[in-house]
Amino acid sequence: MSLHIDLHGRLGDFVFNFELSLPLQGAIGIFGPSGVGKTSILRAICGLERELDGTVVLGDDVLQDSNHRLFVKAEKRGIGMVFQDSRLFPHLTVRKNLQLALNQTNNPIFGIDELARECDFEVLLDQPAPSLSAGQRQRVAIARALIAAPRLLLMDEPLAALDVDSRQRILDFLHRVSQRLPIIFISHSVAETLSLCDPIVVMAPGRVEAVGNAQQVDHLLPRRRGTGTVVNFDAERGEVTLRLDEFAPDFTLEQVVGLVSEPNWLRGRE
Ligand SMILES: Nc1ncnc2c1ncn2[C@@H]1O[C@H](COP(=O)(O)OP(=O)(O)OP(=O)(O)O)[C@@H](O)[C@H]1O
Repeated sequence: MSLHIDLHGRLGDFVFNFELSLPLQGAIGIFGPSGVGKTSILRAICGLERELDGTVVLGDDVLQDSNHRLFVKAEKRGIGMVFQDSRLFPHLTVRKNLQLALNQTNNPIFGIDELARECDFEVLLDQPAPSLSAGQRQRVAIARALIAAPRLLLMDEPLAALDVDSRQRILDFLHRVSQRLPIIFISHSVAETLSLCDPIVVMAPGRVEAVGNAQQVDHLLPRRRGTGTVVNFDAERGEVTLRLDEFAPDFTLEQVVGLVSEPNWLRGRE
């Protein structure tokens, strides 16, 4: 199955001129700084964004063709979507949320118990949805998207609410899932994207900047390591001042960063 997208137009003041054609196989990453249009493109693929003009073709199915006033509704596209803050039906238990999604397909590829085991929420199956933490809700949302047996799964920062262990577990699971159905995956984490996705689509504002494997797009990905010099250390106030010798990542105020005093510790780690 292949995906062809040619979308242009504006969302507010933001201009899109987005063209992408690629075979859908395995997990495809979309990477780019905040605000370049990643979420909008996923929304357009699954039929939630009507403001952009052009064409979206999935396999043999034309999902959008603005010249012919064709726009297939989201629920008819057979595409699953997991957002960063996916919601569940609050009046239902986890199991009933999943059952509802299961009822929408004639050819399920996963069962409820299998997904609950893979995504590690078996003990939550009979809990009411509102009692779940953000990370638990996110794992159930991934299962819910899969249980409807989509032909393509779109994921927008799906692991953001998860702790490190669950993140690795779900990444391993998604890797196996991607061998059965294609996934398009957005993450701000270079490590997550590289570990799951090939190829990676790197976006510049409103357009594709490059498509390629990790090696081919490496020069466009943010640097994750560098060296610095401690220029001041005030133990009483708990303040360290660093001069970064090689590069300056986009630190934000109040961001918590880790410092490693033994560089060997970093080898092989993110
Ligand atoms: N419905 C809309 N109306 C007006 N502007 C919009 C609309 N949807 C998106 N935009 C604008 O389009 C641009 C791209 O937004 P989008 O959320 O797609 O980027 P993103 O790359 O996913 O960002 P982030 O990584 O922060 O989630 C932003 O400038 C945003 O304000």
